[in-house]
Amino acid sequence: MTWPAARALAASAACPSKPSAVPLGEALGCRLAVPLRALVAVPGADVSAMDGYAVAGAGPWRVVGRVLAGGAPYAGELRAGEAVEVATGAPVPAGAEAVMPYEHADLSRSGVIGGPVVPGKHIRRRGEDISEGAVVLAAGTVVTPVTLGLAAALGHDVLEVRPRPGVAVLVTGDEVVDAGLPAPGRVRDAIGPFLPGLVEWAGGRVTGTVRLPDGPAPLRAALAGAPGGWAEPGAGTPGGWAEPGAGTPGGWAEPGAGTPGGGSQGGESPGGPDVVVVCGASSKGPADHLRAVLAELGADVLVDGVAVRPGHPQLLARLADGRLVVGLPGNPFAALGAAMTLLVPILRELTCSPAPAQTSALSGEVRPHPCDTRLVPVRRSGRGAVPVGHDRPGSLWGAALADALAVVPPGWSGEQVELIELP
Ligand SMILES: Nc1nc2c(c(=O)[nH]1)N[C@H]1C(S)=C(S)[C@@H](COP(=O)(O)OP(=O)(O)OC[C@H]3O[C@@H](n4cnc5c(N)ncnc54)[C@H](O)[C@@H]3O)O[C@H]1N2
Ligand code: MOO
Repeated sequence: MTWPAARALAASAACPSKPSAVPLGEALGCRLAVPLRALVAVPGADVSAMDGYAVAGAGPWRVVGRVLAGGAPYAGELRAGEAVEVATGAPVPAGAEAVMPYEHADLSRSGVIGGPVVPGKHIRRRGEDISEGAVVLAAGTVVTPVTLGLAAALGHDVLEVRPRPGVAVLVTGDEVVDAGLPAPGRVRDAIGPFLPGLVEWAGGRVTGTVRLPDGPAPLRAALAGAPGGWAEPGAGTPGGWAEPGAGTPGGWAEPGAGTPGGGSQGGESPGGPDVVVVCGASSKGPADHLRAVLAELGADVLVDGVAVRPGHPQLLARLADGRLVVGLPGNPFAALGAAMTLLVPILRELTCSPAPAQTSALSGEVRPHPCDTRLVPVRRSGRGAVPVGHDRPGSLWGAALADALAVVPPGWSGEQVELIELP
């Protein structure tokens, strides 16, 4: 399959998740499913912007009362020549024409003040910042910490959001270790560490990362597991394969220590992961069982290899229960390219947040492939996107230096290329 076709197919394989109402505290990182409206005006009443005196008419003014924020408002209407002491945020009495800050007030004799006032000054009128019913953020906006504050100010207790898709990660390979200096013949897992941030950036959440030994049985068990957790092969004990780090070095831990399916929290898809990412086991070696296991499970294989360098053994399938399986090649840069091709478009589609298309001139040497698309790590600059090098499939060095991947079509010659933004 061509690279553009694979990317488009990945997006079309996902259906946007259903909106759900979640408490504010759980909406962070989700996308708004509907526009955010002001349920109340801000400010909600005519209030003072300063600690001082609300006055009516010309001075001097007789001080006839005091209103603190949160206290009872002044009962009557302020008449010319009267003043009420007000705190910042407290409602000003009806009839007040301005607020004079304490530091401008001249308290000449007991209970009477003088001083300069500018009509309307230091009174925040009801709805002056935001009128009731106003749309302040569009549907699709990412809920940031500031969004939560704004939503609260506007009277919201829950937000209608697209739940963040859950992604379970399975890292395969007997040679892969999670910590320390890899011994000869071992490699540090370089894919598991980048996936949570990448997934988060694309609108999802990694519900668990699990190390699997090579062999069809653990992979089969992990993929066949109930959406909320994985079954131990044979033993039937609920639980799961352990989180990286929980097990014996270089090996895999006993079931029970981890639950990669995770429980769903607010703002996340209920009922377990929507997507399972398998790292490694995608190729044709004796330890590469992904395709055979998917066939045994009756999965519908949607993408079986892509004409792209690096990352050609990547794979996309749908399990019988609807979960999508993304197979990333074991070489880490190939895995990143494949994740940008298949996983990111799926997550963006699930959260209704398509990436804006970008093109750029390419400034520097690239060797287009005769038949395959190339993904080339680049840095943007004033003279176009500059390839940063260090882009062998087994190394993330170039991608770590880059801010985008340039998409170089087969046989390309020209100037402009598409850029895929990296997190
Ligand atoms: N006969 C063929 N052999 C290979 C082909 C092919 O088409 N025909 N494709 C090559 C390409 S390209 C890639 S990429 C790899 C993909 O292999 P797998 O997905 O099966 O992955 P492994 O064989 O397990 O590992 C490949 C390589 O990557 C290292 N690795 C694995 N997992 C990790 C990890 N989490 N972090 C860091 N490095 C990892 C592993 O040690 C191997 O060196 O297949 C080629 N072979
Ligand atoms: O996926 Mo491989 O090069 O394409 O490393």
